[in-house]
Amino acid sequence: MPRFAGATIKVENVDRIVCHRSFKGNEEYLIKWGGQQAPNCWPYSWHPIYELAGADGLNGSSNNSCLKFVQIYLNSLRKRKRTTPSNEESLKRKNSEPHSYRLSPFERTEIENGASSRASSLFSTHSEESNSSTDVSHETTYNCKLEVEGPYIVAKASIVHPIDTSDFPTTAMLDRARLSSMTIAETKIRAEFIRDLQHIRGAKPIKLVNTHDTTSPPLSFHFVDEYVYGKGVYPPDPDALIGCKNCRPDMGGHCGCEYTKVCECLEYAEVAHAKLTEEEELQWQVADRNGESTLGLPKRFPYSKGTGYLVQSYINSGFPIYECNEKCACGPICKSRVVQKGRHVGLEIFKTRDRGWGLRSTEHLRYGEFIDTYRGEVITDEEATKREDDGDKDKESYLFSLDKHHKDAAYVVDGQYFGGPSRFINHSCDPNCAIYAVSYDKNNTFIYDLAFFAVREIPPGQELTFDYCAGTSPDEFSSSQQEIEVEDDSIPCRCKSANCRKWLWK
Ligand SMILES: C[S@@+](CC[C@H](N)C(=O)[O-])C[C@H]1O[C@@H](n2cnc3c(N)ncnc32)[C@H](O)[C@@H]1O
Repeated sequence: MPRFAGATIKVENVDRIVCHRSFKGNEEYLIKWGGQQAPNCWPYSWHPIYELAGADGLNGSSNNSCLKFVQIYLNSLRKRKRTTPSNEESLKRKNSEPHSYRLSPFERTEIENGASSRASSLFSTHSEESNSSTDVSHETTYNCKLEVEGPYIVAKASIVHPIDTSDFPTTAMLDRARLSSMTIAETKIRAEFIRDLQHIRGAKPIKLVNTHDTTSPPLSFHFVDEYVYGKGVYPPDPDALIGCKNCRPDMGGHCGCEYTKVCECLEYAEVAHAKLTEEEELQWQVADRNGESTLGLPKRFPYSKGTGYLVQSYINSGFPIYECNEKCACGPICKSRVVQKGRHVGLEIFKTRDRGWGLRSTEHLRYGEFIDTYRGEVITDEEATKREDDGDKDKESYLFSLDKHHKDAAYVVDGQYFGGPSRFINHSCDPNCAIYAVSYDKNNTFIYDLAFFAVREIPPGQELTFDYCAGTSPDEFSSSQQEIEVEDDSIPCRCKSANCRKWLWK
């Protein structure tokens, strides 16, 4: 079976991009095909960038464009260091004197037969690109051009001779790639990321800003508004939802729930200890010890009436927030509904100097103001451990445990491949935001929202940060770098705050 029909490349057939070059005014990318190989199909072929992105970007929706492969390749090209002496050597030679390249028997035959200039040849002499100032004179480069045959693009087996591609891309190919433009690809990658970003729900747009370089956040990541439930995870059952019945929309000057002793949604909410009688305090202590209901005791509403900002007691205690839900009798204007109404602040994903991408707000945020939720795939603890073990130790971590109510076997939210803008929030040991558990179903202790709130006044443009290890007791962290037991996956913290603990993870 040919791998692709017409000029549309099927993303599932692509294994990876191995190299690129400027060719006849185009940016071309060398695809290594994956999947089952047909006998007449060559495993590598060069393609102009528009074939990979889809013509005019129309085909380039996040799910079917091959740009994510191009992005991975370009990132690896940036990272690849020319450290070996032979690499350095070949680089110097290329720039200073004609480079003599050892031809394989097949290349020699092709050149002797004059076949190298045919469009369908696998190799062409570099003179095809003679108008480029980045030429590597006399170098023979790989140029597998496939032919169109009816609706298919195929390699002619008769002219394809096996060559050793085990060391692809060769040093010469990479040296040439480094000197070739990647501007069109980078522009298309950025456009594709922004296209995906525009689908995200929220009252104000989210922008992408990069004043450091030409890279974009990974296209392997997709924006989602809701959790994506993984294998083995029980999604919340809407039929199991219970609302408050004793509250009314016109209570409390039309703010829905008013009486904390009767609102069933506040059954497990933070108790207002100052308002407890001695007897109630004892009642609470027993209930708290046994994990029993505290219905009837005075609680605290999580949000201020009018502003909707998280109140100080919740900010300080980190107590779970219980919001009303669609089954509640209080109606949509109820003051116990903030996070469920979604993001209302404008945000900017921006490139930091030394911590990858970060997030900041385009407007002033008030103390206690809701920013956004953390979204991603909800996976089992087992799956999260597997992903951690499989991953590169230096790679970013986007795992967030839903362990507010269960220390063991809690679900985990993974924001690596799916998530919202808040997955770009970096850590600081002196943060301006904090994350809180927000539940709409008081009886479901496994799945709840993770919501970011400002815990300071935050001027527009200041990077948003939170403490990745909030809740870790100070004894577990040593303030002195020497005393810390550095583990394999320890990442140095670059928050630069005066009280920096030096390491990201314990
Ligand atoms: C949830 S991601 C944050 C977004 C990330 N910067 C990106 O570009 O996608 C967490 C990762 O960001 C990096 N990071 C966040 N805060 C950092 C800090 N204070 N110092 C060093 N690296 C940090 C680490 O690589 C960490 O694993």
